[in-house]
This record gives sequence, structure tokens and C-alpha cells, in this order.
Amino acid sequence: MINSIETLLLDVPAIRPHRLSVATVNVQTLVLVRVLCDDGIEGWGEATTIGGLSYGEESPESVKVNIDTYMAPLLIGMEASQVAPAMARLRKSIQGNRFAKCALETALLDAQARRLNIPLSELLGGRVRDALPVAWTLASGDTQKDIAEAEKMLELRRHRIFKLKIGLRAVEADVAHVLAIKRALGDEVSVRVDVNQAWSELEAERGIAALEAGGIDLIEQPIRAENRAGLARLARRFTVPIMADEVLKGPLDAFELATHAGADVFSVKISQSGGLTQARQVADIATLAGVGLYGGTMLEGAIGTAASAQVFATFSDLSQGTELFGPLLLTEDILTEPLVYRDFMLQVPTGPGLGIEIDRDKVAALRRG
Ligand SMILES: O=C(O)C[C@H]1C=CC(=O)O1
Ligand SMILES: [Mn+2]
Repeated sequence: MINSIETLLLDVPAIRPHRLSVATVNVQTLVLVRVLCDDGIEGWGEATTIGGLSYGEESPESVKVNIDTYMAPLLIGMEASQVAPAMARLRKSIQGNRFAKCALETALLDAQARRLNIPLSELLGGRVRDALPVAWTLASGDTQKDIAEAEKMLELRRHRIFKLKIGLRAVEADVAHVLAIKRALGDEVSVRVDVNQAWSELEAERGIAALEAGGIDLIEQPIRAENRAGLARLARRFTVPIMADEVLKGPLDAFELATHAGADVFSVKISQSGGLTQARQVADIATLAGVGLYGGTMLEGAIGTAASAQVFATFSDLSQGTELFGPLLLTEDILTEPLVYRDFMLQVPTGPGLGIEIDRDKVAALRRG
């Protein structure tokens, strides 16, 4: 039986300001969910977002209020080992709130996989890989700083795929910044951009043409999410792959995008998808439609990152890699043993459930209030 559900907010400083076109992250608020079951088993989930309400329509505070007030009462007393009926009840009674639902599903599946003594990936069809390529996002806002940071990551053998956040400056200035970094890092390194919806379609045509000519490998959400027809036009027009991010909010969007050739690649995010099961559905739709896959992040800490890794490890195609670097952007970790990043890959935890152990003292120290 599900005995209790607790939602915790943890404010964790970033190692440097992380500048996106929609927000600058100086401190990341981790939204953690802990489910306690009457057999003594505990499960953890995460519903972290970026920049309060500037990225998505759920804030850390709204996730906490909505889980505590509306969702936990629906689940408490239900059979903890029956995750599907629990989630069906939640989905039937609660509109929207994908991040909150994702955190709850993660915690319930973590607990159930621990109960069965298997990694969470094995409840989702089973893993086909034990390590995931991990991109790093260069977002200091300064070209020379970004180059130095990338060179350090290459030397550490931690990342050789770099995603650059652009869209704050004029198109030409952003293109010059990206191509300077590409030239400095050379052909062995993959350089991509994420515009976070900042360009108009006309700006995107100009910007993408220059980036494609300069050897950039992937263009993420160049125009606003509402302009689906525009994204499809860009995908058709350019050879460089166009990736859907903000436009993709679950299986129905995936189906619609796949039907209309709306993007070349999907960035799958567990919370944007509304949970781990739905993230798998997004991936299945992509694979059936011949759309490429990338494992995305909402800059979650270790719990959301481990949960994402358990899901992405089950994807047969993961041609564009992942960006599961969230914990590395934070000054504090909340695990007894950190996640392992080695040889440009995140090692997918092999222990039961999420395969991680929470350090309660660290959580208590970082907890808000
Ligand atoms: O992809 C986004 O839009 C959000 C996030 C993912 C990596 C990163 O640096 O920011
Ligand atoms: Mn993005």
C-alpha cells in the first residue's frame, strides 16, 4: 500500500550561470518526490524544471502544491505494487501537470523495481545499452570561456558533443559565436545549437543556412513551439537535422509531428512526456516513423537523470545521444555515490530501481524552509 507521498524543494547553486534565451539558471530548484510504502520500500522521483515558469507551465512551487493537495490523496491507500492502475487513476482525474505525474510515476516504478530487485529499465521493456553518450551545454554567454570549457571537457574525456545555447543576440552575432567555437574544436567534435524558440521563421532560414554551411550537426527548436508548420518547412528545407523540443509534450504531439514530418529528430524528455511510460511511447512513435532520437534533460539532478537514463537505455535507436549532464551543472550532489561519467558516456546504474542511493543528510541540508 502507498502510505505517504512527500514533495521536497531543494535549491542548489549551479557551477556557473547557465544562460538560455528564456532564462539564466544561477540556482536550480530540484523538485523531489518520495513515496513510502507499507512494506518499508521507498521510491524517489523528480519534477525539476528550468527558470520557474519561464520554460514550462509548471513551476517547482505549483508542482509541490498540486501533488500535496490533489494527487497524493488520490494515490495514498492504493496498492503500491500496482503502478499502472495508480497512474491510470491519476491520469483520469488530473488534467495536465506532466512534470508532477512524471515524478510520481518515477517514484512508484522505482519502488516497484526495488521490490522486484531489478533495474527500473527492466520494467520498461528492458535495456539494450548500459552506457549513454552525453553532450555538454556551453552556455556561459562568452565565446572564449565556452571554448576553454569545451577543451577541458575533451581533456577529461567527459564530453565530445557540445550543445550551444543561442537566441539571445542577433542572428549574425550568434552564428559568429557558434562558428568560432566549431572552428576552435575541429571536425572530431559534434557542435549543435539550441535556439529555445527565439527565432522567427525568416531568422531561422538565415541562421540555419549559415550554421549548416559551417558544419553544425543539429538545430534544436529554432522557432516557437506553436509554429508547427514552420518547423516542418525548416525540416524539409535543410539537410542538417531539425530537432523538436518545446513542441513535443507527449505521445499525442509525437504522433502529430511524425504524421506531418514535423521534425527530423525528437528530444525525448521524461517530464515533458508526462512520465516514463509515455516517454517510451514518444520513442516508439519516433522509431516507427523513422524519426531520430535524442535523450533530453530539464537540467534535473541525480534522480531525474537516473530515471531518464533508465528509459533511454531501452531505446533501440539513440542516434543523437543524450544530454544527461544535469548533476554535473550543480555544485552539490544528493547521492551517496555519484553517477559515473566515463569515456564520454554516462554509465546507466545497474542496481535495483533507479540504481542510486539518496544521501538524506545532503537532502536535509539543501531543503528549502
Ligand atoms: O533543452 C533545453 O531546452 C533545456 C536544457 C537542456 C540542456 C540545457 O542546457 O538546457
Ligand atoms: Mn532544448
